[in-house]
Amino acid sequence: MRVDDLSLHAGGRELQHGLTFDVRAGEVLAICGASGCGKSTLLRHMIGLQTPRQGRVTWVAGGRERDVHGDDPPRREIGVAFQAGALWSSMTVGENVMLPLELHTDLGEVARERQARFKLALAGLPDAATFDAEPASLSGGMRKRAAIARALVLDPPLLCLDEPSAGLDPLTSARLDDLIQRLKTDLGTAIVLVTHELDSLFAVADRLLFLDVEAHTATALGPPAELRDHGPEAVSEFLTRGGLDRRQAA
Ligand SMILES: Nc1ncnc2c1ncn2[C@@H]1O[C@H](COP(=O)(O)OP(=O)(O)OP(=O)(O)O)[C@@H](O)[C@H]1O
Repeated sequence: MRVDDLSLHAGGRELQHGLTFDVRAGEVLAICGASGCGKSTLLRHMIGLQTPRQGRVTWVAGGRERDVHGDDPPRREIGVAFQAGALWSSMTVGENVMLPLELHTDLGEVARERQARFKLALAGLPDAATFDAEPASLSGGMRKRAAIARALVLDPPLLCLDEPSAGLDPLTSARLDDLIQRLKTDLGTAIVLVTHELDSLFAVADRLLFLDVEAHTATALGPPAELRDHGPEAVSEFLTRGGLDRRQAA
């Protein structure tokens, strides 16, 4: 994915401008910055949910370029799990995970169920009973995993995760990091990860994009350890002290 000169606005004010970067095949790209700098807004622009006033987001694959906000957006190619998990409460977990297969494929019921159970197991929910459970009966960590299973069910080459470990205990959060690593190494999935968690960031991210809340633009892009040791002061301070490293605070 290529992002060119993108501006982000919310409630009539500019959050960010001049955002230019790419997401490479098979990498984990973390998006960081202070609360309110526009990380979730950027994610919504990258998946085509919000249209930019300025700039472009392009899906580049197989020698073709498609505008994410154009007539033929890459919907099947991008899996998304939002901050709150966002499972449909009127459906069972299994029905939630099978939904994209119903909407986007011709697979029959048996194949859909097999695929959904496989993705639930991959996301760390192998218990057969989980498939028929109501989302409300699951723990917060399990709901996040189910949402990731749904985001993965179409085998997208890109997965976008908005604060997957927010509100989770340290162990569950570390398990999510393992899952992200496995998706990257076993499936070759590229992952864009919005996170505040330093442990998680250093464990899984190949590169980090830092959105500065005061400069209203990205002030760093590179490997986390490199930016911590040699990046701009605000970035290195964020990566050293974090301020929002909830796992250490807990
Ligand atoms: N639809 C909207 N209308 C008005 N303001 C909005 C809207 N969406 C977001 N904002 C504002 O835009 C700013 C950026 O929001 P966003 O959720 O993208 O930030 P963030 O960096 O992801 O923050 P956090 O780390 O706290 O989740 C916030 O001040 C938010 O209140």
